[in-house]
Amino acid sequence: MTGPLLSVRDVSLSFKGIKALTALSFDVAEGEICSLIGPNGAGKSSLLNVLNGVYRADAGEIVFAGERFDRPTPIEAARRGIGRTFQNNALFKRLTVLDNVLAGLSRTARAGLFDHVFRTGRARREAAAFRDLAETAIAFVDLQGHRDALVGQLPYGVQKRVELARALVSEPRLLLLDEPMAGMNHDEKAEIARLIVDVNAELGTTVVLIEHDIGVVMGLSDHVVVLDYGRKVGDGRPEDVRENPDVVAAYLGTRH
Ligand SMILES: Nc1ncnc2c1ncn2[C@@H]1O[C@H](COP(=O)(O)OP(=O)(O)OP(=O)(O)O)[C@@H](O)[C@H]1O
Repeated sequence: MTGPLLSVRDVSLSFKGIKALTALSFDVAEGEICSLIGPNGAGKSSLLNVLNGVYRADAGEIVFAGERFDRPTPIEAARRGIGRTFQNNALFKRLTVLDNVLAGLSRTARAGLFDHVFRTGRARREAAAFRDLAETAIAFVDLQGHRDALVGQLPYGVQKRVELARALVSEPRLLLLDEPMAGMNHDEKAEIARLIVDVNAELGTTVVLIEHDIGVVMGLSDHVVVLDYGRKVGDGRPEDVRENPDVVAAYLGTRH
């Protein structure tokens, strides 16, 4: 494939008159770690929600892996290879780690209700393949020791790793992470940052993440896109973006 893996072109989104995104355009190259930064309410989560089909943009287009992708549903986005974690983790607290990770495959399942009720060969083969994928994802985030634990009984930092495994299990080509380090202490953040680098380097997954900790962003990212009031105010390498006066203004609050 030539060209970027993801192209966001002139995307706008509003909620009853509130402009969450205004004519936003940027590209993400295959294999990079791209961070979205900006003050609260800048439109970062809204953008992720557009990219994986939770929200529908009012205008503009999205091109993913060379195909236009303007009004996807979340299921279609997952099938095309876009995985996602959420700001407030959406895990099933009363299920085990393994079952939560398996839930990440429900959108890619091909065997239907008939296959499962009658335990057809197709259903059995799919269940075995899914189990292998789940075990691999659990091992990748180093959670084998917690495989059968109930998620609600695990510390928050471990739950965030479960969420990452659930997003990874479908082997996404693009992984969208909404504040994967929110609420973590320094050591927990460093651990998640290392995992994100491993996912990117070892699995070749392109990553777009939202993060508020500028130190983490600068150390982790190949590319940074800065939003402010739904508009792009910076786009480039971390060291370039840091010097950009509009970015400094957005962060120091001189325009707020
Ligand atoms: N479902 C919604 N209904 C109404 N307004 C919304 C909705 N989602 C987002 N908004 C508004 O859109 C704007 C952008 O919000 P968004 O959550 O995307 O920002 P953000 O950059 O992710 O913020 P934060 O860093 O606080 O998570 C805000 O003004 C917000 O209030």
